[in-house]
Amino acid sequence: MGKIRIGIFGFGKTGKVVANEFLQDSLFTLVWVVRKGDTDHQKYASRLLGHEFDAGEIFSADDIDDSFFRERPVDALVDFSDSTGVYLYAKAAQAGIPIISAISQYEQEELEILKSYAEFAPVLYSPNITLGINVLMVAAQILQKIAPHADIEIVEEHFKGKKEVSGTAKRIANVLSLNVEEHLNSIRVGGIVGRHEIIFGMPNQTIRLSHESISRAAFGQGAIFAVNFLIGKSPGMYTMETIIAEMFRQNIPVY
Ligand SMILES: NC(=O)c1ccc[n+]([C@@H]2O[C@H](COP(=O)([O-])OP(=O)(O)OC[C@H]3O[C@@H](n4cnc5c(N)ncnc54)[C@H](O)[C@@H]3O)[C@@H](O)[C@H]2O)c1
Ligand SMILES: O=C(O)C1=N[C@H](C(=O)O)CCC1
Repeated sequence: MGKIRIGIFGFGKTGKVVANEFLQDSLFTLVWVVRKGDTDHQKYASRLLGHEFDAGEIFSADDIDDSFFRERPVDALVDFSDSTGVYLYAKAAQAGIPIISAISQYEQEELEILKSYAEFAPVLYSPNITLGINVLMVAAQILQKIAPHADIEIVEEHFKGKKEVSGTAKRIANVLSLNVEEHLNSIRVGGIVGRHEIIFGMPNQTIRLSHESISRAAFGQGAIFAVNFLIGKSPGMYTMETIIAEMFRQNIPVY
């Protein structure tokens, strides 16, 4: 079997590291990267990231026309741009290309557009694509059922420049039926890549579930996991959480 061809939207803090993870994995070939402006137009992401081969030709969002995806075929498209990236790959979705969106925050309208693509292609949406955070999210829901009277607080910590509240923390609040205004605590300091903690407080004991991404490479590894899962799947919406929940189900007989 040939290599899995990848296209990436976004070449910022995270997109660069994600591109590098795909470039380093022999199962994949990075075909192109789309970024917003025309910086480094038609240079190669591989060269910019220090490799000595040509891969991942860089295009601008303005280069996307009706023939872009036909002329530069890929087996999966990975989005680490921003919430507006979703408008650019309708043609790819209609052609059935699997889509992985890692955008942390969408407006409802953009989320509806992403969901509409699931009619034609398998679409995996994950505001936090690390394996670890999805394990934590499933474990927290199980723990809440075991200890339904525990007080629960969510703490999220990110780099100083992150303006919005963590989409992951909002998702955790949502699955645990917690009010975001009351139970979500945000900290912005220095260069923290991303840390989430769920604290279960009981009268005589405290349980803390925590996850920290210590390098953005964790997002690239999550994206690779997601691509491997999604290729060959039927059109529809998928999430990392449901994949992990299924793994919990299969691995419960540990005793
Ligand atoms: N799901 C996850 O696990 C995860 C992890 C990290 C970051 N993120 C999300 O990924 C996104 C990018 O994060 P970042 O830290 O790299 O941000 P960033 O601001 O450093 O980079 C954003 C990149 O996207 C490009 N871009 C913006 N709009 C675009 C468009 N319409 N088309 C093509 N490219 C466009 C910009 O040119 C830039 O290269 C954010 O939404 C962030 O929250 C998600
Ligand atoms: O902006 C980021 O970088 C991240 N954002 C996330 C969020 O908002 O939940 C998670 C991953 C990193």
